[in-house]
Amino acid sequence: MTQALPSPDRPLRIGTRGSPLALAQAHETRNRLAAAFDLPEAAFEIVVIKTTGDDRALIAADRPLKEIGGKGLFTKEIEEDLLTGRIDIAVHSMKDMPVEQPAGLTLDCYLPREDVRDAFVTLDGMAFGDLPEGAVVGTSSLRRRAQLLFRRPDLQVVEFRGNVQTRMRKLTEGVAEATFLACAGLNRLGMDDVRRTPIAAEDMLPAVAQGAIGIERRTGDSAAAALLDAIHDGPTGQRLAAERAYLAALDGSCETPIAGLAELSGGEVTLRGEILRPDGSECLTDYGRAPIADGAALGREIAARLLDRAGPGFFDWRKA
Ligand SMILES: NCc1[nH]cc(CCC(=O)O)c1CC(=O)O
Repeated sequence: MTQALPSPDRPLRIGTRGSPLALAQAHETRNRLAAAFDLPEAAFEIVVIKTTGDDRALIAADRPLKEIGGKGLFTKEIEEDLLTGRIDIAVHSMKDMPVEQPAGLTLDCYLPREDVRDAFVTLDGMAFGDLPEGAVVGTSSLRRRAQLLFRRPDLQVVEFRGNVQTRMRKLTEGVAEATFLACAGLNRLGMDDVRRTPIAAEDMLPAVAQGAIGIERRTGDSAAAALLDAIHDGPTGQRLAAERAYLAALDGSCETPIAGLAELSGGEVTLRGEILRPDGSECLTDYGRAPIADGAALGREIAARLLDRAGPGFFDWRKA
């Protein structure tokens, strides 16, 4: 590296949201950078940024997140601070990232992906199959809601918002009997006490990019680029290239029930995609494989096939 490394006098400022999960992800990023360059913790500064999505007054309301602002809700203010130089890099859950970044920003560094699966979470460790008829399940995810109703139309799904801790509290309060959380979040938070059953990806296909952390920087910042290059995980990048191209070709917003998962094997990338009607009355799946270098094209191809089968209005809410 030709540029000076960060130091306690000139720390690298790492921007993040303030939720426990976001902070855990920022700490993981800092620790990996510190280890890669043999730097002390004091060479990094974690800068907590409040986003629209963290506005309690907005989020406390019972409106679905998609009405408040959809994708970008948790990233806009952080990206502004990156562009103005208040922070040097920004750490994100890739699952919450829009498929395109604003002009001037680059997102091409990914940490090794965590467990991609969703977990079924209850207070007493019940299995999904034992959920009684008509049970109330809490989730704010359109994808999980539709996947759930497709398999179990008898269930009642209630809006369940907030960070992992808030959702666990709602279970304790009896607002719902069960919820779904990403294994990745529980693992990163070290919440080993939460009773969970991981659901195989074939049974509940995860959200695009679930379990992946991405790190964004200013496009022209070669010092940050060199730092991030040292902690980038290539295979995660290859999987996300396929998944995010698929998502972009379908719908960049999070207003639609979409699932997708890419995996690598034997020099190839495989991609499974699934789209559902919001009420869970229909579920379309597709699958393909391609050389790893053609992952993005594979993503677009699977999206096109699904859209073709779905026809117009597939994602519209049906009038009851
Ligand atoms: N939308 C919230 C969100 N964004 C990322 C994660 C979990 C961690 C991950 O998937 O990387 C979660 C919580 C959840 O879905 O349980």
